[in-house]
Amino acid sequence: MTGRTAPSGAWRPPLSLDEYAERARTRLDPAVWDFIEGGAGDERTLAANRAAFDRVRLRPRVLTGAGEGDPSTTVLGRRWAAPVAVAPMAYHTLMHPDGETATARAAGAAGLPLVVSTFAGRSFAEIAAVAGSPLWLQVYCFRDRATTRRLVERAADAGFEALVLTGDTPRLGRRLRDLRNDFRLPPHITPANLPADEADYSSPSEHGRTGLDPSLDWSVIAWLRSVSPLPVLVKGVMTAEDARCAIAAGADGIVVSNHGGRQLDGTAATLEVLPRIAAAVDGRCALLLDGGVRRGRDVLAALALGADAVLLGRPVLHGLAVAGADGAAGVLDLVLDELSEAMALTGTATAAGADAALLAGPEDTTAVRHRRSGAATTGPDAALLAGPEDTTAVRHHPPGATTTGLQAPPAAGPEDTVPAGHHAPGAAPRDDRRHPPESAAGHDRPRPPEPAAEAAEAEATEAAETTGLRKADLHRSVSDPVLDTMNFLNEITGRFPDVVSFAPGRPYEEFFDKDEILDHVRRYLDHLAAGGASDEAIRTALYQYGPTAGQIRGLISDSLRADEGIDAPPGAIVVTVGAQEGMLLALRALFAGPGDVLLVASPCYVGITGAASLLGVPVRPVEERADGLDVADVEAAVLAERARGRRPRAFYVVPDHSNPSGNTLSRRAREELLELAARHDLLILEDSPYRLVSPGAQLPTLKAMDRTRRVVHLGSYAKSVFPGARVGFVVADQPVRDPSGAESLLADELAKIKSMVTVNTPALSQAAVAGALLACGGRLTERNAVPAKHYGEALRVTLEQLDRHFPEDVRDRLGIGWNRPSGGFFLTVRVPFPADNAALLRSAEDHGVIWTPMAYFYPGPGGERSIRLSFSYLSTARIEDGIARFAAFLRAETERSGATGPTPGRDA
Ligand SMILES: Cc1cc2nc3c(=O)[nH]c(=O)nc-3n(C[C@H](O)[C@H](O)[C@H](O)COP(=O)(O)O)c2cc1C
Repeated sequence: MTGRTAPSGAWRPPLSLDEYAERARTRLDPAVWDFIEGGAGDERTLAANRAAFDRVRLRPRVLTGAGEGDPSTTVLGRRWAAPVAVAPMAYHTLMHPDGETATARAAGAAGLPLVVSTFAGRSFAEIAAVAGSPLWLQVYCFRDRATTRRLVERAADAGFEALVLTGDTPRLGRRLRDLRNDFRLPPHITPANLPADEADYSSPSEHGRTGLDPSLDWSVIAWLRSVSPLPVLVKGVMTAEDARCAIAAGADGIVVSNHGGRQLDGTAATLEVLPRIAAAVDGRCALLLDGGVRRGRDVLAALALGADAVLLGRPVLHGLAVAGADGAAGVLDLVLDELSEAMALTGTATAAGADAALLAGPEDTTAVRHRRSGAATTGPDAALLAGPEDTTAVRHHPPGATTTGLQAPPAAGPEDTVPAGHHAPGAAPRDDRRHPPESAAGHDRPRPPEPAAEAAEAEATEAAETTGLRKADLHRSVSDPVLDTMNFLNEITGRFPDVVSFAPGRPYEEFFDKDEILDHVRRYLDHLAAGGASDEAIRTALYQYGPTAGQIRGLISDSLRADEGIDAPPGAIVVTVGAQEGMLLALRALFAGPGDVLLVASPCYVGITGAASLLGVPVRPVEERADGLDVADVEAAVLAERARGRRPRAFYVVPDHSNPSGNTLSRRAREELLELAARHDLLILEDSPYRLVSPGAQLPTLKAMDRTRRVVHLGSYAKSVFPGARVGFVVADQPVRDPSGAESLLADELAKIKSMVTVNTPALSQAAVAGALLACGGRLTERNAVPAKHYGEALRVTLEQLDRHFPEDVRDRLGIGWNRPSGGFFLTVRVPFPADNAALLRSAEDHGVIWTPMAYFYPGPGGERSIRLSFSYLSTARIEDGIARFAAFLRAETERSGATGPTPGRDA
């Protein structure tokens, strides 16, 4: 969970969700407040939802040895950080201009899914571009099915993972507050994923009346399956009968919901009907609940009564209204903290372990406790809930104990390999063993179509031939938004090949000579021969598997001493496939337990956050300030993580000309950082690939200043020799002691891991790099004097052109600014509008220039109004042309967004 960064400025997060609500109320237009807050009719159901949670009494348990508790859970085959997701709610843009993109960032930072409403104010692509956790689409089915189909397809294209069909809204409930206020949406608030000119959306109730299909029946699930391969959940189920119908119709999940009291007033609270529905579902599909969840302990109560997870509604909107993405993140963090607290104090070790034994009942005040399980018979609400169904045994389904994933029935058969989307319209649900024929009996709604055995068999045969994999079943790192955002950038580059691109962080190609590689390899072979190696030994060195830790460590060690003042013996070095492998090895070795957390300077190079994501290492960003990193912020993050019971294990930083910001740590800050590392038993992962290709004298590396072996230095020859070699290295001279007292170096341990990753770095690549090192006597600074001058010149021209197009008074008026790095490949431009994918597309289409949204580099929220410009790959003539185009784009976009003047907040 990475969204816990305290926002800059004096903003103090509220201590409860009710406080968030109160702050939101004072910020919002009263009619907008009424729109989100209100319910239907007399708002009795609205009140009942909360009251039901208020009546729950939990049973504290002592000395259970349960520890902190692990709230994570699996729903539809995906791991969630906790059994909480964000409920679908229309128009987050009413709360904050960033709308659903802010919510997606917050949800991603917390590791929780977001259900995006049909009436989202931001496009699916924009939301997906920033999301860090699963996205689901809430579907309203329109009279015009083509519109609904397009909506679903667009969401699937954007990588959404499930559909949540809202079934309780054949029309909108009578919301008296909106009627009194004659509530209309402001003109700029529109549904970004629906056709703009085909309907008037300004009155939600009016549009609901004319647009929504009032005559849906259960066959709509088969229809959804026919247009999309995504799993389908049904939202709005409030009775056991409807739960059975949903299962019979093939639903993969059910959301017990009364729409937050906004539809039929006078229905029961969702928590009240949950046990009966849980008994009817009996683990056959995922079971979620929303309505009135306002505290972490409410989540636990819902789990105890049979839910697998809950959706959180209005509080997320409150957070957005209070502080955008930070506010929404604050709300989610608060709920998760409260949930952890409730788990710890009730002795609940895992979310799956939450069951009815958590609930205090009459037996807690009398001498005898008759039943330990059976939610409807132990909770205080049991009497309230008594109905005909209670005369049959109500079997409590402990969440997670059976199948919450849709593809994990106990006995898998061939039909289970059929991707959900392969159903023909009206065909049978995938697994009819989950839908016994009697389960749909006794209700007066249209029955779902009967299973068509032959069709299912034919599909199973087809599936056996072409087995598809579901992304939802793969590790979550493959859905990391970083990968998708980079794809977006590549896609744009492909679509607009003639643009001037300030996007790639690549070296300038004019410095590469294709024949030089051969000279390098030859030189290395000669070097081996001169050192006494026989022809056979040289042949083996080049053609065979090589030593895992690398065969050019001696040369690297000499070069580091000559060039960088780093005194590392060859044995403390591991040669890696790029610095990227170094990161992976270092993280794998150092991060041993779930409480270990990696701090990163943020914005942050995506290679490290990507590696952390692969390995499941939690990341805590430490925000850089406008002028770079403040070591006091690192210390604050260390202390905050400690206070949460986590161990800050290492801090990743690019101290010189950072990618992406371009900032450099001062000598003083380097000293402070090393002192801090010693004080807090923290390791520093130093990554500094740009210093040897930057003009002028460089500050010493952290490793060169490291007297207490706190620094693990990640080296790369990508910029100083050439990236195609993919050669990097790690200096890891930390002693490691085993229980017998034997000592090794961290480098030895990294080499062990490497033996299971890449075995050894290709000998040919090592030879090419070694030859380059030999050619310059290990002094890469000398070898790179010309490139460093070029990059310095490219930086100077970029800054000069920015200054020319935006003299100081103009940039102040427009609210545009940039930093002035002393080297490296990048600089940061601050802009007064959202620099997102949509803006990037306009920049490419209308102005022929592309760049990288800085938000890509923020592990949590942030960077929405910043751009990374990379100047390394371009000639100075292209830079001049490109900055002219970029300036035209900045002016047009500033005008378009109506923004002038400095933007408040973290990017200002
Ligand atoms: C302002 C607002 C807009 C909503 N929009 C939708 C929607 O578009 N689709 C939907 O299925 N539910 C919608 N809901 C209902 C929520 O998904 C959810 O059922 C409800 O808010 C949960 O109750 P809670 O707010 O008490 O947590 C909306 C709720 C609110 C407050």
